Amino acid sequence: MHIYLVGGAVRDKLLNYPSIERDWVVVGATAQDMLDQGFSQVGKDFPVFLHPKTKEEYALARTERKTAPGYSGFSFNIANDVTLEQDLARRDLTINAIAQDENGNLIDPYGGQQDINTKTLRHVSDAFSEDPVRILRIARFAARYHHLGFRIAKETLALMSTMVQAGEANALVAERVWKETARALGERNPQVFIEALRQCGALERIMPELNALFGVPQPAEHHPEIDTGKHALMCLQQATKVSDNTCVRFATLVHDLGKACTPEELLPRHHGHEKKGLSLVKSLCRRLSVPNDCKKLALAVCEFHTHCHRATELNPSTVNKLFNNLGAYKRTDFFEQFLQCCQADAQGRTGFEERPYPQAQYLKEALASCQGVNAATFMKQGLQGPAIGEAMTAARIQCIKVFKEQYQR
Ligand SMILES: Nc1ccn([C@@H]2O[C@H](COP(=O)(O)OP(=O)(O)OP(=O)(O)O)[C@@H](O)[C@H]2O)c(=O)n1
Ligand SMILES: [Mg+2]
Repeated sequence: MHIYLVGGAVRDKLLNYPSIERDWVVVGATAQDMLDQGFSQVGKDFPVFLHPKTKEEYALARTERKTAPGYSGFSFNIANDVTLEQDLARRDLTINAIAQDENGNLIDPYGGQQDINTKTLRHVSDAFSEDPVRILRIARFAARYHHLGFRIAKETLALMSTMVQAGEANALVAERVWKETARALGERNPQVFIEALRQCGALERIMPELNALFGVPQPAEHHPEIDTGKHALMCLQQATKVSDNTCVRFATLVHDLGKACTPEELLPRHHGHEKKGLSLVKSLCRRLSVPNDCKKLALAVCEFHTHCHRATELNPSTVNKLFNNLGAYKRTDFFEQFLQCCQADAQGRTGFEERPYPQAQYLKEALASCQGVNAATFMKQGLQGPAIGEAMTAARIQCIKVFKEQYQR
């Protein structure tokens, strides 16, 4: 039995990039050999085992054969005569198909090191198309290593497009799409993930609402970049500067979905796009099984981002309503995430990237000015039931009014 380190750990070491986990491949062993050595099997039919102590993944060398279209039909050849070269051949990218033996020697039959040197994300063989998740993975790697100069090889992008045309992107399971998307959103250049998916046609299948924004114009005066899809990507890029949070990045990306619904005769203006976007955000979130916290933030940013941009012009009762809609009187974390998304939106425009966004500070201070208002005061005065709420609303509006007058002076 021979054991080799493979995948991300080898790749990231060569890239001098931090890597969290280690994956191993075992050549010349059977499942029984692994169990005898104290490993535990991950799934009943899956030839992957966990090390008794480190709990790292050890996979038997295998070749994969697709038995049905889409994502479900796999069978494995895990006979103990599968060679290391055969196992590496069925992997996704050449840079992921380098093995390292116990002495530190690299086994690299498919030119992985050369592709690391030329910063190329290239598929190993035709076996690539056996797994549609790889479309997402390659887009994610493109986002992850973009700052190092990595690009997807032309022939790999072409293969991804062919897979999409063959219906493979439709077969992706929602949870997997979201998992890969969430990971990609956490990278330094998440907009590259979306761009790559768009280039191969997968975006149209998995996020049609977002794909529809490309080619939709906005007024050049506020949006020198004009194209709404481009704006969405620029916003996402800005979001990485204001927050690491997945939900902030996701909500920023989808805040303008409503702009795809604007009737042609109204273009490039998008009156009412905020409310129109809500059903699109909902359908996107439903299809991808987006977790509730991200969906909630996305809906709030979609509906209220324009309010936030116009914060200093809003009358005090509208500001109070906005705070209520955002639950800001109860908890400020959601409110602050909302402000971060709005800032990323405002700065996600050509020439506006460095422009300050005083609206966020304005709203934070307006909220703080209401801090002294509490139910106990009014209860002590003898108010009961709905009268308490009404008195609090009036008091808060008054506080915001005073704050606004001071601000304007
Ligand atoms: N759909 C997939 C998933 C994984 N792999 C192979 O299995 C290895 C380990 O997979 P995984 O741990 O998911 O990814 P890593 O490349 O190790 O990247 P990360 O750093 O994110 O773990 C990959 O390098 C690749 O060789 C593959 O070919 N196709
Ligand atoms: Mg790994």
